[in-house]
Amino acid sequence: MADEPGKIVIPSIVQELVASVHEPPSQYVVREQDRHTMAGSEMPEPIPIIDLSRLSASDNSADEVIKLQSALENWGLFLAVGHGMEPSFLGEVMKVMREFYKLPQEDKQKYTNLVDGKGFRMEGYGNDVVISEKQTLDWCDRLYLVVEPESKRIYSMWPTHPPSFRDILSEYTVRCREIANLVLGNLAKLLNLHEDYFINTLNENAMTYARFNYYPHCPKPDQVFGLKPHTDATVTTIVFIDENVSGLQLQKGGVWYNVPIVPNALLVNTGDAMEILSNGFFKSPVHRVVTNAEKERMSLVMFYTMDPESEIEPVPELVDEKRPRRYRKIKTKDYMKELFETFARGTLVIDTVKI
Ligand SMILES: O=C(O)CCC(=O)C(=O)O
Ligand SMILES: [Fe+2]
Repeated sequence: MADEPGKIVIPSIVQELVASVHEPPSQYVVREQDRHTMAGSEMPEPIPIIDLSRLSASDNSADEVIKLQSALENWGLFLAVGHGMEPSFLGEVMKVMREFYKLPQEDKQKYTNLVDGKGFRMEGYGNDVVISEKQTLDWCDRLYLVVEPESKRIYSMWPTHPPSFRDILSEYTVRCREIANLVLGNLAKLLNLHEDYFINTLNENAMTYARFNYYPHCPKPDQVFGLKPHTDATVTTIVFIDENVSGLQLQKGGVWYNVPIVPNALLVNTGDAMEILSNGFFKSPVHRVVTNAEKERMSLVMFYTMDPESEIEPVPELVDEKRPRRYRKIKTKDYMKELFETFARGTLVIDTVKI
């Protein structure tokens, strides 16, 4: 249950906190029983690397499609190379992200996600939604922006410094959309659906969010999460990860694995909406981020979500007597609302729609 309105204390910006404390405050400290796995295990097999240029070739290479299928069935994610973005462009993207977080606090606060210093809105800079005093907080500051559809962008929330921020993010949005469409086309084909099936679920009202994550170094990385375990609510997600510091972990069969860094590769995962649409053929992987005692870390995440007014439910062609419907129908905007509340509580939103 959420606390009474008005009782929530807005947490500090972690970047500020880390400059003034030697120990993480108790609200950040994970319960003892959840700490033992924090170290993460090495993956038993290399994480699948898919060459997207081989998927896009007209004679699209069966090998690469089979690799894609097995990556998603086994892990729910893969590393994408051959995505067409030059290392120099990715370097620019990382640079604008770093420059934003280097701005003085008062400049970053111009984009705050707090309304009147009290309530939270989704877009903007700050913490994730806090609904309860008892909630475990994450060692992460973030800037959240709507990037698609273009008509829904609120440019007043887009940093003006560095000056190239807007152009770089716009360009990155276009490039990621090409990747998302390519992946979604291939996923539809794997399920014997029309190639455009999933692409069309992302219609002109579908929302794409960019989330710039900043995880400052943390004095007690064995006690604090950068981001607590969760799944993404998306149809698909594309993550651009700092190549200097690892931290992303993936859960499989009850074990937490470290996702290795492959420079200039992008991480692509399926999300809850894809799990539901595909009636469970594709799973939405549970993942989390751990912190580092010495180094800060950054990531840029593109979340592809459906039109807020549309219903998410299993594709009729993927439901039959042998494979009955596994998820109930839910409106996208209700699912998103539920996501923020379950995330704050530390539970999984997908469990609320399983039949
Ligand atoms: O920082 C990362 O590597 C992943 C972040 C993430 O999972 C998220 O923002 O949903
Ligand atoms: Fe995530």
